[in-house]
This record gives sequence, C-alpha cells and structure tokens, in this order.
Amino acid sequence: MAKDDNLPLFETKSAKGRILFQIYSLLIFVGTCFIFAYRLSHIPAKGEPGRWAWMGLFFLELWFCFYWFVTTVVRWNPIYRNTFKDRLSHRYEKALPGIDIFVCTADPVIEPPVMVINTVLSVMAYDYPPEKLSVYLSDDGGSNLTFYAMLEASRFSKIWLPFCKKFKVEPRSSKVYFRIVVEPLRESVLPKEWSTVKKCPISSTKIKLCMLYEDMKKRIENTTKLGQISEEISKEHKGFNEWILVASRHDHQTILQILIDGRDSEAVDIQGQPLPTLVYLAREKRTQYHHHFKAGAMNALIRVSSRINNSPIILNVDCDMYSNNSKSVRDALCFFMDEEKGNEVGFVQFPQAFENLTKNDLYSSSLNVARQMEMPGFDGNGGPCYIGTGCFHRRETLSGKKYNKNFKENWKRWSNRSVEESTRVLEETSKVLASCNYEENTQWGKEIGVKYDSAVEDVLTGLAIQCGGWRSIYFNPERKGFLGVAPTTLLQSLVQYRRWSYGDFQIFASRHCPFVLGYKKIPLKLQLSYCIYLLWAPTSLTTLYYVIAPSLCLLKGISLFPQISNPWVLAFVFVIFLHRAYSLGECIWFGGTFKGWWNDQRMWLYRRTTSYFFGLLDYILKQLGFTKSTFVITTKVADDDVSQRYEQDVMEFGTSSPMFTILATLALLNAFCFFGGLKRMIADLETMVWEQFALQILLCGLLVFINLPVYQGLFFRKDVASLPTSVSYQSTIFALLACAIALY
Ligand SMILES: O=c1ccn([C@@H]2O[C@H](COP(=O)(O)OP(=O)(O)O[C@H]3O[C@H](CO)[C@@H](O)[C@H](O)[C@H]3O)[C@@H](O)[C@H]2O)c(=O)[nH]1
Ligand SMILES: [Mn+2]
Repeated sequence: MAKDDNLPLFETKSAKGRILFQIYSLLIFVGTCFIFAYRLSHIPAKGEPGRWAWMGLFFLELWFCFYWFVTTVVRWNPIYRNTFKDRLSHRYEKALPGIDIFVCTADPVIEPPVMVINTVLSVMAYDYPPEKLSVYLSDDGGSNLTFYAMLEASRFSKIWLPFCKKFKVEPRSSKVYFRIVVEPLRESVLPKEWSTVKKCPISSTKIKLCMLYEDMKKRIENTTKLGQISEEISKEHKGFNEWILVASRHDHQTILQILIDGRDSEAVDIQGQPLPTLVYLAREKRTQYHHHFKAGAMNALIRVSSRINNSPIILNVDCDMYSNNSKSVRDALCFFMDEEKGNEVGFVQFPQAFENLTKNDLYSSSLNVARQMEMPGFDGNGGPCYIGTGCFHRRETLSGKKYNKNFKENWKRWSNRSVEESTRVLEETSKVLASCNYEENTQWGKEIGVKYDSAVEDVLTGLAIQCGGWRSIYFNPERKGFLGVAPTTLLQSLVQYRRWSYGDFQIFASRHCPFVLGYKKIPLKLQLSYCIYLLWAPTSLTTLYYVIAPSLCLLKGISLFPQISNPWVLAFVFVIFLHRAYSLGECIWFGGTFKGWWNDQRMWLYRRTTSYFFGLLDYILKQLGFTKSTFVITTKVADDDVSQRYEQDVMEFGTSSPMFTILATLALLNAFCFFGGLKRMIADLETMVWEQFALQILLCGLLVFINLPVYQGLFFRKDVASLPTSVSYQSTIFALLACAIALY
C-alpha cells in the first residue's frame, strides 16, 4: 500500500476575505434600518396626496430587503473544490466505473446537426477508457437529418478519437478545435492548396483531418439544405424513408439505433482501439400522450441506458454544451469515489459557461457571478442546484432512491455486469422502454427520474434529490468543463428567462417549495438560498412599481423621498451607493468590465419588468387552466447580420413583441416624467421645490439613461433590428395615457 492511499480525492476550501463581506452586510443592514425608520415616521397623513404611493414604496422596500437578505445568505460562506485526479487513477484506473452520457436535442433547425455531433464527438473523446463510455443522443425532433449527422459522426470518431489522444487535443469538439488551431493559420500561412505545403506550422495530419472534417460538415449541411438523405444512407438503414414521413408529422414511433456497439470487438478506431458505444434514440411521440419535453427525453434515456449499459454514473449535457475539458469525467469521479465522503454524493454539477460571449456582454448572459459566487455559496449552504446540463448523477438518485447512512457503493458490482445480447435484440427490446405510453400509471416523472411538474425540471429534480438526503457538489475547474451557446438576441434572452422564472415560481408555489419539501431535510440556509431564483417572478411586480410610481409622482409633484437637505437622505444615498458599488466590485472581480456591469444593470431591469412579469402571468394562466405547458427552445444559430450586430453590442429588436412594448412604454414614461419633473423644478427654482425631488429626479434620470438603447431603437435607428413602428405607436400611446391618468 502506497502511503497516499488514505488521502482524500478532493479538497474543499472556504473563500477568503469574508470579514469584508460581513462588514459590508452589517453596514447595509444598519442603513436599511434607518430607511425603514424614516418610512415609518414620515407616513403622509390621511388625505395628504401620495399616502398610498408612500405605503406601496414602504412595502416594496421591505420586499427588497428580504430579497437582499436572501442574496446575503447565499454569499455568506462560498466554498471551492479541488480534485486530485492522479490519486484517482493511481488507485482505481483498472476499476473505473462505466459512464452513460446523455445529449438532448429537439429541433434540427435551431439546433443544427453539425453542432449536435460536435457535442457528441467531444464527449466521446473524453480521456477515459472508451469501452466504459456510452453516448446517447436523444432526438426529440425525430429528425432524419440529425440521425444522418450521427452516422457521419460515428464514422468520423474512428479518426477523431485517436487523433485527440495522440495530440492531447483540447477542446475535443472538432468544430471548435479546428477553428481555434487551424483556421487562424489557414489564412495567414497557407496558400490555396493545403496539401502541397511542406513547411507548415501544423502537422499534415492535422491539416488532413481538418479537411476530412470540412468534407463531413459540407455533406451534413448540404443534406440539411436539400432536405434529403443520400441514397447510400437510406439503403444502409432500411425503413428510413418511412420514418422520414412519420417524423415530419411529429407523431412518430421510437427509433433506436446502436450506431457503435462498444462490446463488439470489431467496433474499433483506425488504430484498433475500442470505441465508446454510440446510441441514437428518437422516443415515440403521439399527440394524445404528453411527452414532457426534456424531462421526458431524459427519463426515456435513463430506462434505455439501463437496459444497454446500466452505468452507475450518468452525465447529462444539452446539445450545444460541448466538453471543453477532457478530464471532466475523472474530476467528477474524484467526488463520487472518495472513500470518506463519496458515498453521500448524489450529483456533481459543473457550471454553465458560454463560448460566444462578447466583451461587454450586452445581454448579461455570462452568469459570471452565478458561476463564481452564487453556486459556490449554494455549495457552502448544503449543495448546488441541478442546472440541467454539465451534471454528473449517480444513477440511483435518478431512480428515486433515498440516501441512507449505511449506503456504500460497490463499484465492482457495476463493472462486472456484461449483457451478452446481440445489438439487434437490444435495439428491439429497448424500444418498448421509449414508447409513448410506457409511463402510464407509473411513478416516472413523480417519484422516479427527472420530475415533470415544472418548466425547470432540472431545479425541481435537484431539490428532490437533495431532500432525499444526497449531497450535491459544485465543481468549477480552471479549464471550463463545458461550453454552450448563449442567446444572441434580446428577445431570445428574455424568453429564456421567462421560462425559467415561470418554472421556478411553479416550484415555489407548489408542494415542492423548498420550505415544505425541504423542511428538516435540507438546511434552512439552503432553503433560503433557493429563493433567489424561485422568487424571480413576483419580484417583477415590485420592480414595475419602483420604475413607475416614483416617476409618475415626480410628474404630479408628490415627493416620496426625503429632501436633499434632510439628514434622512443620507440613509438612502448610503445604502444605494454601497449596494451598487458592491455589485460593481463583484462584477469586475469575476472578470467583467465596467460597461459589462452597466449592461447587466439594464438586463436586470428588463428581465424583471418583462420576463419575470410574463413568467408570473404564465403561472397564473396555467393555474386558471387557460394555457398548457410549453417549452420554447432557445435558438442556437443566428444569421450573419444578427451575429454581426451581436458582436458589435448593438441591441437587437427587429420584431414586435409584447415584451418590447412594455420596455418601450416604460422607457417613454420615464422620459416624459423626467422632462416634466425638470420643467417643474426650473419653473419653481426660487421656492426650492427641487430639494424635495432630488432623489426622485435622480432615479428617473438613471432610468432614462439606462434606457438609451430603447430610445435609439424607437427613434434614431433605421436598420432592420430597430423597434418596429407598431411598437413605437403603442408604447407612445400607453405612456401618454399613463401620464394623463396620473395628472388628472
Ligand atoms: O422538448 C424538448 C425541449 C428541449 N429539449 C432539449 O433541452 C435542452 C435545453 O433546451 P434549451 O432550449 O437550450 O434551454 P435552455 O434555457 O438553454 O436550458 C436550460 O434550462 C432548461 C430548463 O428550463 C434545462 O432543461 C436546460 O438543461 C438548461 O440548460 C436542449 O438540448 C434541447 O434540445 C429536449 O430534449 N426536448
Ligand atoms: Mn441551452
């Protein structure tokens, strides 16, 4: 026995400099107390104008205070993890468990097959014994285009995998690798004909492979364009044409194909090494059975994979989330296989990060603060939530098993398992498990598998696992584990947050509310932590009030804040200033820019006033039975000119949407109030009324300032992505109407 045999496989560190944060929190707390003291002692008397607006403001400040308290609970004790992969391979290299990897896709148009197979290739190429890896693609679109791309990928993997191992390639998405490594050289160094270059800075193997990849890509894209499959493929897979027909009606039967069977000794790469198993699954869909979107797909995958490999660990990624780090599987295993603490680990969540961010992050998609502050905070409070992608699960947690203290994993139990069945038989028998009515009258989606009760199935499932006694772990390695595609237009981003806020609030308002489900099962601080996401939807109302009421009162001449010469004003200035300064500091500390922070403030406002508001409406309408649940899939491609505007940080409107009408109405309303307020002050300069309205005019002015892109889109831009005239008309009318009502 070597002497490191008892050392742990991972370590946990607390964040430094917490004392500063605690001082900051204390200061904010004291400041807020003063604000409340002022509010309570200065309530306008009965009959005085603005009494109700005042009360409203007081109530909202209480709410903001609670919300601030929750964000503070999250930030109180963040922890960071580190793994020791050398110890893992030293101890377990021969006995590593099998890993089943699930990739989900649903629509070949907004999730292009080339992108999907690059994700698949990247996870097939993990630095892990290939015979222990199985990759499953669930295609909810039942698209022959995606299937065809998978066939191409299964062929390409035979050269791609040995190549990755030989050159220690990172990242292992072919598309990204060639873009980073080969493309830059292609233009500068290489003349037209690549193969004729002798003195090339990259080896000819790399060039050849890149050409092969380009060929494959062209074939896939051409099929996509033509909408048909090459004859060769349809001959190879009988019954294919029939499938094209059924799939196009979106009502189709299960199609399950094991493209590479890892147990087959003939399934080898060009160097004779075994390949990971590769499975394509399009589960059956019928209009009369609810398919439950991604959660339904995951559950079908869980069942099918249990029949084929039944690996003890399941990794789940979205189709745009390629693996950016070939060691992630080993990282995750360091947590699961740790002798002392490993048995209680239910899932290991990697952060969601994106490859297509711009420097100033116009739509605030980077999730920098969530990734580096909030999630470590969750981990410190009892464990991160499950965020749907980049997550390794212990299979038992997904089959509804609860943790108990005596549980001890026997990894050998799993690795000994070998199913001696022909691929054909497996394919046929597994199909039943993915049929549309398999789950009828079962606990799937309720007690077993990924949960169905919410539009954010991931958060709900993670919470249930934690309440079942399992620990979750958050791991954010230096080299990011996974990279995905962030929305590239304003509307996409707002729609995505609408689904999230709706789903999150659904959880909060149900019997799965962390305070109910988690009572005595997870720590109170974790229950509170969940609120920062689950309470998004209701914060829309408070925010709407805060951007409307003070401005209208300004227009009408009702003062809601202390006047500037009054010492009480200090409390407001102090809290607001310190709070924002902290947020700016946090943003910059985690790699943002000043402009990025400013954009984040804007998106904070836009999400609250539109996405969260509609999320709340969605919830109410669903409760009343007016709507059915939907899942608007986030688009992962953009036209060239959309991409160009995205890269130049030009805000994308372009269509009319009720969300845009709200944004424009609020922007105009504040502009009217601002100028109306200014006019009043200038007119009454001697009587010093401005003193009473200083804070209100400041707030209103800030709102005008942050809305500059909206005014531009309304009046000053003429390009296709500006705001349509219909939105301009509607919003002008609404804003004028609101002002008129307030004045008279
Ligand atoms: O009916 C469906 C709908 C979606 N998906 C897949 O689900 C994934 C996530 O969908 P996406 O539109 O990209 O949603 P995002 O908002 O980016 O996803 C986040 O939020 C979702 C919950 O709202 C989680 O399921 C995701 O894992 C998480 O990344 C994608 O791979 C889709 O192909 C399906 O498989 N079937
Ligand atoms: Mn996504």
